[in-house]
Amino acid sequence: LLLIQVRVMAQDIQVQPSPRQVNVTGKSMAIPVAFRLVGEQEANPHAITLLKQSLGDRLGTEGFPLYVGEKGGRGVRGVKRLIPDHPEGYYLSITDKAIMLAGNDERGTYYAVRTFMQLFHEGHLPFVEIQDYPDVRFRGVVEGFYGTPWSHEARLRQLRFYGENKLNTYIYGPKDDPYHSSPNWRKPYPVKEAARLAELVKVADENEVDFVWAIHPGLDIRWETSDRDSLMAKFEHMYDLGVRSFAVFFDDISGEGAKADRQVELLNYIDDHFVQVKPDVTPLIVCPTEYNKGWVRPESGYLATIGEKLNPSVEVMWTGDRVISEITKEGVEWIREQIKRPSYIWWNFPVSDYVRDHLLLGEVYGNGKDIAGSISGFVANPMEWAEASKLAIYCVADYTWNMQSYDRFRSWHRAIRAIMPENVEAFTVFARHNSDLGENVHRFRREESVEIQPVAERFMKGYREGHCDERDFLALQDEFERVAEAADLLLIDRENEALIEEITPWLHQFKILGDAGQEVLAMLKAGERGDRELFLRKYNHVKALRKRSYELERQFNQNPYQPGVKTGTTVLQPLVLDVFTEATERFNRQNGTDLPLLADYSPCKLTTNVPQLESLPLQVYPNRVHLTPLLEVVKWPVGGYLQLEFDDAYRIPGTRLNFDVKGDLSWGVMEVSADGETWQTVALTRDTRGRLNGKWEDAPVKFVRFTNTGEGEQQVYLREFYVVFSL
Ligand SMILES: CNC(=O)C[C@@H]1[C@H](O)[C@H](O)[C@@H](CO)N1CCCc1ccc(F)cc1
Repeated sequence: LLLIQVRVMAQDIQVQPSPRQVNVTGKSMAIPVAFRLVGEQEANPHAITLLKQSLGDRLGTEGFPLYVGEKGGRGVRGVKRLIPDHPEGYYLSITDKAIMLAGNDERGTYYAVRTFMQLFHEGHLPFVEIQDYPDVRFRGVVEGFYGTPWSHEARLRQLRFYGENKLNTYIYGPKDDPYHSSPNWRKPYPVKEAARLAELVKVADENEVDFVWAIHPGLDIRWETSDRDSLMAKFEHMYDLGVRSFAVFFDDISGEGAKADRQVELLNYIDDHFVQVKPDVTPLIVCPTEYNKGWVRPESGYLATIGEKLNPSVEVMWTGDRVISEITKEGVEWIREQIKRPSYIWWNFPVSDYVRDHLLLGEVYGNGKDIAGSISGFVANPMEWAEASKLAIYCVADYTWNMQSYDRFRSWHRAIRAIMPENVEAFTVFARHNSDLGENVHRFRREESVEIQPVAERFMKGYREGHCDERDFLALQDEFERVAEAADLLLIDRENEALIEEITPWLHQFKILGDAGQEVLAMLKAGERGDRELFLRKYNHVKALRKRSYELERQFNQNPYQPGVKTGTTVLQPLVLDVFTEATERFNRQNGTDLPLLADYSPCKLTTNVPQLESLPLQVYPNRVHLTPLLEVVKWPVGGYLQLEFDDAYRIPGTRLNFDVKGDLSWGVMEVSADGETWQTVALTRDTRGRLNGKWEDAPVKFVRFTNTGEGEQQVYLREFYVVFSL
């Protein structure tokens, strides 16, 4: 056995997540050509399988001794007191005499093997002793978002990713799965879906991940034994599919289903008659209706009821001080008091179902490093883009395993290397500028474009004051070049096709941004040099890029909430617009021209002969245009019309108006036209709230108008008027 004395330092030990205690002797050895495996019969079979996969035919009955097993097993008898006495803890040692992979429990052995697999470096094994265990008991992901649930293939890839990164929990709870929530939570899964779930459970087991199946009955549950029996029957059905971990979600509901004492009665029943009687079911998890501090109504006594009456063995989830929030020590200690147990954190990041046009690829930061003592679990609610969510999930794995050593940048950078090993630089540039959410209902924001932001700010300030700092100019130009390069490199990347498929719309948008940034800087330079011809060329190119960006927004990622494709919204996009506006205004002043600014571009224009509507601003989204509501009464004369003219011909899948008038609107008519000459009437139907809805799905049109064709002037309130348009 050739002992190569290659010096190995502690930091060379690249193990993910970072282990708690690592001792290196500085020496190493060549990887033995053969290993003699001791303990195969008793050790966790999933750990053995993994070992065989990684050592392949080196594993046999002859060769370098490799002991593997749980505390108490024959193979690891000698190191019993070295194994950390914590769930999932393990002891690993590599010496010139033997290799020891000893778990405090079955999962610990599995994790010892996972760590061992990461120690193979360029053909040699470091002599090392590791004692390791996780800070947080339950670590992983809750697929709990609104929107398109992950695909079966995406879930399989996720489970393997969790196995690699020592995450042990996947909670299945997609809000839009009708068998998880209403109306079919009472029904068993159809055969095909059931078979898929059974496969997920199997792959989860192989990766030492608890597959938790969650039910969301609160929207229509009746507090009678029939519904209780339905729920128990559904859990039995899932148990038969192999599920051994269960959750009940009571979030985002109101009315009957939200009553704490009823919920507690049901949960205790499930705990007493299902979880505690079956030999191999993990603790029940509940997501409470009051699941964040912002929604707690002390007078309701909801949390007090949970704290006092819910069986102590039931885990209670919590999203923090608000729906979307950073998890602080103060916050988890507060909730621990209320529910009389550690909380099981449901972290609403990188979920983006309230900012669906954004990707959240930034660092995981803001959560306390001192919260482990007050929580029992920490699961992240991800984006509907499974592969793209892996960036944040990888960092959560790091953070929850070993909080004290967690480093937000190092972890994020290693996540990128793990997910896109052949395009680390390009994906770093892309992720750097796709991390903030923009304005949103939860007012939750993330850092974005951190490195270039001060350069952009300083440059723009200087430019406005009349000087253009050359160094900053070049730095900005370089960044926009990197943006364009990154987009093209990633668009042709084949190492993770599922990821590229998810982010392709954003990559196209990113390319346009990179080009527009370079061109708008060139335009600025042309303006400074008084080169009119070049200025106009660049001006037209930027306008064209802007239009392409709009068209991209209308073509991809269409959804009823935040359709479209946003990228670089916090620093780079505003910079392009600011430079364009300033340079164009300067050009217009110097040349007496009136070149329109970018902001003027809009796919929709309003014309009207109703005086009060003349200057009404339009809220234009990628595929929806809203009239700004008016609070005062609008006097709508006979023949008065309001017309929207689009820049292209579109179908109108939906239009809605609400004038808040009691009677019917027989005096008004809605019409569409392709050419502004011939018009067709759109039938409007009144809904339960008195709103008039219509749609036009025949030949695409460019005009939509509403006219008072009645006998007299009408008085209305313009509560709501919008038109959804799509190519
Ligand atoms: C722990 N459970 C949740 O977090 C429930 C939901 C979903 O999981 C969703 O993914 C997440 C973030 O958008 N939560 C938002 C809640 C929205 C909401 C906002 C205002 C409301 F009035 C109602 C619901």
